Parts: sequence; C-alpha cells; structure tokens
Amino acid sequence: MTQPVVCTTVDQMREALDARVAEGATSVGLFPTMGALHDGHLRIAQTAREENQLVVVSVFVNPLQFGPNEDFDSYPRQLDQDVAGLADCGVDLVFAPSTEEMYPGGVPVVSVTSGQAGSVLEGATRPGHFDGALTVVNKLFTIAQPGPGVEFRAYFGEKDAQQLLLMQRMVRDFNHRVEIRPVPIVRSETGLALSSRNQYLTTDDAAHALVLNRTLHSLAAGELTLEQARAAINREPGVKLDYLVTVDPDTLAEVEPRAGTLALTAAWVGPTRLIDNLKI
Ligand SMILES: Nc1ncnc2c1ncn2[C@@H]1O[C@H](COP(=O)(O)OP(=O)(O)OP(=O)(O)O)[C@@H](O)[C@H]1O
Ligand SMILES: CC(C)(CO)[C@@H](O)C(=O)[O-]
Ligand code: BAL
Repeated sequence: MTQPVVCTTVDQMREALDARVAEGATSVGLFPTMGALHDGHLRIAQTAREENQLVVVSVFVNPLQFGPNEDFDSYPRQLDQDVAGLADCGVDLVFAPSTEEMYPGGVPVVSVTSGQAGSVLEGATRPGHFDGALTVVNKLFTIAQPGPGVEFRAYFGEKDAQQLLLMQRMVRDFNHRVEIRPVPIVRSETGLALSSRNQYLTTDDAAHALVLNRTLHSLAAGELTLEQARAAINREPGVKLDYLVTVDPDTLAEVEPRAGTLALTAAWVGPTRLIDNLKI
C-alpha cells in the first residue's frame, strides 16, 4: 500500500499535482472534507479512486463556515488516522493546509456569497455557513485545477443536499472547469446517516437519532403527513426538530410531498445538530 503524499501548502500541492499530470495523469478527482473521516467518506474516496487516475482529498476544518456559537474548536481533528484510512483507499495526495495557509491575513476580502438558496434551511439556522463553504471550495477548485486536457471531477455527498446544489450553482455561475459528482448517502446498518458529528452522540443519542431516517421513510411512504412527521420527531426523547420540509430538488422551493420531491430534515439530538434527507 502506498502512503498518500501529504501537502500542507498550496505550493506543495500544486507541485505534486503538476508532477503527476506531467507524468501522464489524464483525470483528477478532488474530494473536499473537514476530516474526522468515517466509512461514508472512505466510500467516496474509493469512488473517486475508481473514476480518476489521480485522487486528491482535502482535509481542512474551515473556520469561515462555522458560526460564533458552533463547534469549530471542538470539531474532531485526527489527521494521522485520516491519512491511514485514505492510504487504504489508494488516495494519492492529501491537502491538509493550516488556517493561515488558506486565509493569509485572516478573513478573505473577496468571498463567495450564496444568495437566497444559501439563506434558507441550513442557511437560516447557520447564517453565513454556505458563503464559507463555497468560498473554501472555490479556492480548492483553483488550487487542485489540473489545467487543460485533464478531466477534473469533484465529489460531494448527497447527505449535505443543499451544499451539493450550491456547489453545482457555483460551478455554473463561475464557469469552473470541473464536473461535480454527487455521491449517495452512506448509512450505518441502523439507518443513521454517517457523519463526523456522530462522534458526539452518546449511545442513547444514537438510538434516538434513528427517528430522523425512520420518519423520512414514513413520510415518503405516505404513512405520515408533514405535520405528523414533524410531531413524531419532536416526540422522540432528547430530539428537537429544526426543520422538516419537502422541496423541489432543483430549486429548494418548498412543495407538498409527492414523487420526485426531496424531504430534508435537521434536528438537535442532545447538543448535536444532525441533518438527513430522502428522495420521495
Ligand atoms: N454519510 C455520508 N454519505 C455521503 N456523503 C457524506 C456522508 N458523510 C459526509 N459526506 C460527504 O463528505 C463530504 C465531507 O463532509 P464532512 O467532512 O463535513 O463530513 P460530515 O460527516 O458531513 O461531517 P459533519 O458531521 O461535520 O456534517 C461532504 O461532501 C459530505 O456531504
Ligand atoms: C465541502 C466542505 C469540505 C467545505 O469545507 C464542507 O462543507 C464539508 O465537509 O461538507
Ligand atoms: N458537513 C457539512 C459541513 C458543516 O457542517 O460545516
């Protein structure tokens, strides 16, 4: 098994990437993450491995996308363990920059704004979150851009459905030369969507968190109305609903539940905020 090359600066990253392209790599897959990798991440890294000659995974806990009362300081950081998992997937390059490397001089003067689509749902509870996520991914697209003649793909999980849609919009709006590859949600055997923040859950929390996926399925099956589904989530001990809506998957406009819509939910399970979604 070959160890990935870990680059901590933009220059190192570009040098390593350019060298591999000069050696003949004709496709590059970029998978942006915040680390604390779980099996869902590793599945995505494997998909990127199958589809590209060169695979780059970025690991960066991006301060710009955290609100002042969110978990930036406590977010799990475990780079050595992450690199070991990525080595098993055959990842070539890991880009793990410091905050100073990504944002020399502090908060960037020029940044990406996510508009109306970034101010609803996740954006309503986490103001500025998507501006931060788009800004860092915009930089990553520039940093890992392999240049003309080389296919460039970027991988995003459907768990973060609103983020995925916004990334697609940014690529269209900024004419980024990259193909966005959506990856289906990876779940535990019990149905819980895998998430780095699941590390915060107690055993009881993890059991109560199953109400999210269970309720999405009941809604999709027509066994519950939206109101009943919201009530079912709020009845679960220790769980407090943020939102449960059905939306048009292309616009995020709220619509009645019907085939072709996407049910999206977010809830606090104890102190931990989780999200999930299901296509109806
Ligand atoms: N269970 C999953 N299934 C599919 N994609 C996932 C899953 N978990 C994470 N991803 C995707 O991996 C990428 C990196 O996500 P991130 O590093 O934030 O992990 P996370 O598990 O979503 O963490 P968090 O708990 O902070 O939400 C995102 O595109 C995200 O959608
Ligand atoms: C895309 C991303 C890595 C940007 O920081 C983050 O929002 C995430 O992990 O989904
Ligand atoms: N998984 C999306 C990144 C975040 O929650 O900040």
